[in-house]
Amino acid sequence: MRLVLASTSPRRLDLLKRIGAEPARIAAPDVDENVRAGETPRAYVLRVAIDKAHAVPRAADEIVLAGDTTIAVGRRILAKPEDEADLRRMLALLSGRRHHCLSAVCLIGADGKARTRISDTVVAFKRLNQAEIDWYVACGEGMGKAGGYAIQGKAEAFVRYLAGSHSGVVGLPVFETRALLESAGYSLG
Ligand SMILES: Cc1cn([C@H]2C[C@H](O)[C@@H](COP(=O)(O)OP(=O)(O)OP(=O)(O)O)O2)c(=O)[nH]c1=O
Repeated sequence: MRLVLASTSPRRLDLLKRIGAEPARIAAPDVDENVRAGETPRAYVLRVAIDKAHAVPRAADEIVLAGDTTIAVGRRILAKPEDEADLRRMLALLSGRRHHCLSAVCLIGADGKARTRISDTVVAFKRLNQAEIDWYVACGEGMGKAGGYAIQGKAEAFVRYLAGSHSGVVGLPVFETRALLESAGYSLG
């Protein structure tokens, strides 16, 4: 059984390798990541993960894994910042508050069926002053990341506490991913 990783994220590949899974190939999923009217954060992240897994062609002996990570502040979804002003807006919103990091995984098994798991992690940021926001924006780590921060880098020093899955926040919740791979009959090395 060959594993296909439907992701361009180097962090997803690293996390997958860490649990002993070795993708036979990697494919870039091209999907509509715009939030739809009325879509809850949970429904959104699951829908995008499922779409990513389906967006990649699959041979009969292949299984396909995809993931999607998003930040939710209440019902508001924070995607990747579009520019510096957007990044500043997100950091101001996260400052001194708790938010949820939702990380969905989808696996299409050899039977062609899509199965999903989701991890929901509560993250609390310290209150950020202007100098801290300026410093974080200048370091460049927030661009290209959901919610405008990367917990695996400097931003971890802003995190007062975290309840849930650290790997989920980075992009691939390894507990849920392992469960999906095992139930599809994929043996981890
Ligand atoms: C919150 C947070 C997000 N992120 C990253 C994980 C994801 O790569 C990214 C969210 O974007 P995603 O759309 O989930 O993934 P992606 O576009 O990077 O990759 P692909 O669709 O090809 O699989 O933000 C971190 O690296 N650290 C963090 O702390």
